Amino acid sequence: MTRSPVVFRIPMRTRFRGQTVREGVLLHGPSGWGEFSPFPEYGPRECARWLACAREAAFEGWPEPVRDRVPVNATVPAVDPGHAHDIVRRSGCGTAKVKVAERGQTFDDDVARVEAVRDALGPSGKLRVDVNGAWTVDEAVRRLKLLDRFDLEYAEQPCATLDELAAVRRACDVPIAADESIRRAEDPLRVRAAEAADIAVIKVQPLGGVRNALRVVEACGLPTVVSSAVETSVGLAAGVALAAALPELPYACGLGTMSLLTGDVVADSLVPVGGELDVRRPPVSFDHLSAFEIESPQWFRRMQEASL
Ligand SMILES: O=C(O)CCC(=O)c1ccccc1C(=O)O
Ligand SMILES: [Mg+2]
Repeated sequence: MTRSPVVFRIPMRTRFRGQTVREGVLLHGPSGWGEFSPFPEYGPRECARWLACAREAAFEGWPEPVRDRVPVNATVPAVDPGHAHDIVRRSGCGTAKVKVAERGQTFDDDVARVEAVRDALGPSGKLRVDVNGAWTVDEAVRRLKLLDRFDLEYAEQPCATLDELAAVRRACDVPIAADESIRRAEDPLRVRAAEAADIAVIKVQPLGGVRNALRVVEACGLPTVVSSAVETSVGLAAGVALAAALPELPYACGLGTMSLLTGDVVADSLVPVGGELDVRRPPVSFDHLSAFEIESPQWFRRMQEASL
């Protein structure tokens, strides 16, 4: 039996990417549940790819996995150093990704947060930063050199444009990962041509599902970090399926984001144990979902506009 789509609204534990709640639609089909949860500012053209991901999950299913566990990083929002330390310790992960360059904060705040996270990880842990494109080339080169005293694994999207990323990459030793620069199928080829990055951050919803994302990874020819868009365990399962299907997975993935939400729509959430997620697809639990279900004609309209 196929169930009707359900709209959910889940408060976040701390503000992330300017958001305080995550909303979306859960779609059911013969293959299971899929999640359609584009961010509020995205228009129909972008949303079409997010919807393709949910439809693939519900109606097609995913390629066979080649591994049964996926290593993940702890994701540290732009919180104070003590809180950042706690998040990393509680996560059990040996890799952490720290948000820096938050609006309204200073570079000293970033340094203090990164220092606290290095302390929490110990010297053998891996520490990456995510700038979300906020720095100029000069700022990025100078600040990454300063932050590298805490031994950075890589810096995610230090600047907004490909040319800027390429300039930073030429001028400093910290490896560069492209995230916002990879949102459409043709983007990886541009990243590669510009020699703008060492690593590709790949998200299944914006790239139109697991199979499409696999093609993007192949075209890109760069080592890949699969990350979430802060999804419920239904959405995370698609990212896990991609990470599980990749021939090589040399870096921990950004799929340990369940702890950023205050609840989930499954009973047995995709949360890391010992820094790893099991490759599985937890079923929606109506007991859990009911706490977050909302009535929302707007979401159905959004889904319809994305299918035109
Ligand atoms: O990569 C992670 O650790 C978690 C995912 C993440 O950071 C993220 C989640 C939603 C929107 C943007 C981003 C981002 O990488 O900038
Ligand atoms: Mg990022």
